[in-house]
Amino acid sequence: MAERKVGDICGSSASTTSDDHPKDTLDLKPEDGDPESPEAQKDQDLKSVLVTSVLNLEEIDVDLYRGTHHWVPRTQRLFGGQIIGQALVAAAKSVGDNLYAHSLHCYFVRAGDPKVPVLYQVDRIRDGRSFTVRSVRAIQHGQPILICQASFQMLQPSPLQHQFTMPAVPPPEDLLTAEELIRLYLSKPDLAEKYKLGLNKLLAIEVPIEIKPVNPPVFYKVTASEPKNLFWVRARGYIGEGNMKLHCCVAAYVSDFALLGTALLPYPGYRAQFAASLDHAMWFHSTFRSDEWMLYECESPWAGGSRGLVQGRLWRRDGVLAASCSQEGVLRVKPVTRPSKL
Ligand SMILES: CC(C)(COP(=O)(O)OP(=O)(O)OC[C@H]1O[C@@H](n2cnc3c(N)ncnc32)[C@H](O)[C@@H]1OP(=O)(O)O)[C@@H](O)C(=O)NCCC(=O)NCCSC(=O)CCCC(=O)O
Repeated sequence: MAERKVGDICGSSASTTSDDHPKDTLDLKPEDGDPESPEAQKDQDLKSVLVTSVLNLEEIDVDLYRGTHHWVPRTQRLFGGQIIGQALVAAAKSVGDNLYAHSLHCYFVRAGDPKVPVLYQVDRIRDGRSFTVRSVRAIQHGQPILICQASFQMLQPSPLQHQFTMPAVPPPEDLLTAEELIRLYLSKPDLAEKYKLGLNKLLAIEVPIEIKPVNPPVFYKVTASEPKNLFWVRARGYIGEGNMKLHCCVAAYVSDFALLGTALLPYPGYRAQFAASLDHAMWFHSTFRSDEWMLYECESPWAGGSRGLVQGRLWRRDGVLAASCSQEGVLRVKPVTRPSKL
């Protein structure tokens, strides 16, 4: 597969280019300073696998792309965030550089099979004056596993601007990563052997996302809590400035991580026997860098009927709301014989 620059991943195959779109458009621009400097080169060498692999779709034909897998959950069904992120990449390919992803809505209709790639068939529903809509079917074995609609808008400033206030939490520098927390727990002399195995398996997983739980006992369900969870999150590796559509695709990938589990937090006496996202909706509010720490505020306002509704808000460190998402998932649980000692 020809090496594609980051800019090509969401670069548009549409002809529209406009000279008057604002500076921070989708064109890649080198980082400030000397792009050949050792630091810039080191960063480039550490480019996120989300960019070099997961979201780097192969073009099969016009509006037809193929995606491969990097990390698959232990359920051995494809991670929902991967399919959403790849679907948004496919949708963005035929959208002009002057248009920004502002929302997506999707249903997961079949489990993804990690043994075969995913095809993304894009339907160009409408190119309006301000809004452009694409429909994407993610296909495996000739059947859709995901149906997704994505909408893109020209930049249209407005005097109507408001947002909630970002929660007050410790900065990521004051918190430990998930890996550091697991190593800390593994260092406990009285840790039972059976927990060591599970924790070492967790450490071995190559998740392309870095996480810093704000409240680890809540994050790991050691204590019962209200269905709310806060953690800092960012893509592992370097992505850089420029292509906002790409950062939206990475944020879509990130947004499905640990989100559904929020609905389980009040029930430490139960564990999921079968849990899977049914749908996922996402709205993008401002520019952001998905390879920089963002606060993920997750909450579950409702659960019942073997389903849970969960909502997330991704905050930039400066308090600007970057993106919001909502998801319903099927949650079939069974009692835990012993509470998790995590
Ligand atoms: C949601 C379903 C499964 C619905 O399909 P369906 O044919 O109606 O299937 P189903 O009857 O619901 O069965 C599904 C499964 O649930 C089991 N089941 C059924 N009833 C019960 C019960 N009472 N107690 C316990 N288990 C029950 C069935 O045996 C099925 O299990 P099986 O697939 O046979 O192992 C389907 O549409 C589907 O698979 N959609 C794709 C879901 C998906 O893959 N989402 C993305 C991946 S999940 C994710 O990435 C989020 C991460 C979650 C996390 O945070 O960890």
